[in-house]
Amino acid sequence: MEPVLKVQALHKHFNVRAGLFSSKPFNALSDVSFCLGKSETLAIIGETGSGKSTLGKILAGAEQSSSGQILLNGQIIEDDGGRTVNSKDIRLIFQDPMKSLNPSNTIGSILNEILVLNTELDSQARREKINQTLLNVGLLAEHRNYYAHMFSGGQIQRVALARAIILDPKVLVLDEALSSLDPSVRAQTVNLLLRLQRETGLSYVLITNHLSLVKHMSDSLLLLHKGKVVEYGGTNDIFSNPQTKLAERMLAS
Ligand SMILES: Nc1ncnc2c1ncn2[C@@H]1O[C@H](COP(=O)(O)OP(=O)(O)OP(=O)(O)O)[C@@H](O)[C@H]1O
Repeated sequence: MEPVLKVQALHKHFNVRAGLFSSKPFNALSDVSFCLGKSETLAIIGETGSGKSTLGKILAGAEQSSSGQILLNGQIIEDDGGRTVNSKDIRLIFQDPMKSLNPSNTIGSILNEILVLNTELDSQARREKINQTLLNVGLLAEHRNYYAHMFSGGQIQRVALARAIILDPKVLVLDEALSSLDPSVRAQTVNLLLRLQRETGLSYVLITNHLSLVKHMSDSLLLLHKGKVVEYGGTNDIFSNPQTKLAERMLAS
């Protein structure tokens, strides 16, 4: 079956300052390739600075690659350093969603604006879509009238999830999105994500070094080191038979 997401030979370099008047390229990602199927989860792990967030941002279109391709359901959406299709089908959720929610707007108006900008739905249909999305993430329709500061940490992550799924994307990139939650709230959020995946066929790219989450949620695992893929395969296979010393060390920690 065609993968939902296919990444081929992705490269990213940043120009970093090398002297007073000169810069040199720094390779943040080199030759990164992987596939992700419908309803599957790929975990991306790696030491700090290995390129995980850069990869997540490129997938979601928040950063451009330098070369390589990204295909979504067989269609090229990023080619050789440029986004060819402005797809809403890959959405990104960060660790601290509060930062990206406008504090002076209610959650309802934030969600409504996304629908106004991206769909043809009339106001009644938008209202229903917002209510349904809030219910899908375990919130109440009344929460549409709340401001971001009125939610708890776990609830605000659900708001971020509602915002990410309201346009029915195919892939969610979760960049350390569960890391700051306390264990019981994290467990509830994981169950919510797994339920959504079962019900909607969503695929997840889970960026985390939280090994119990990796084991519990992911089907496949990709280990980045200095921007390069050093292990890629089934999660259980890599945990039981790591091929590199780095994977051995990281997965034992
Ligand atoms: N805009 C930028 N300009 C220059 N270098 C950058 C930029 N963004 C990231 N980098 C560099 O690219 C490398 C990869 O960064 P990235 O944030 O993707 O790593 P990471 O694996 O997500 O790290 P962490 O786990 O600490 O979040 C780092 O060396 C970082 O300093």
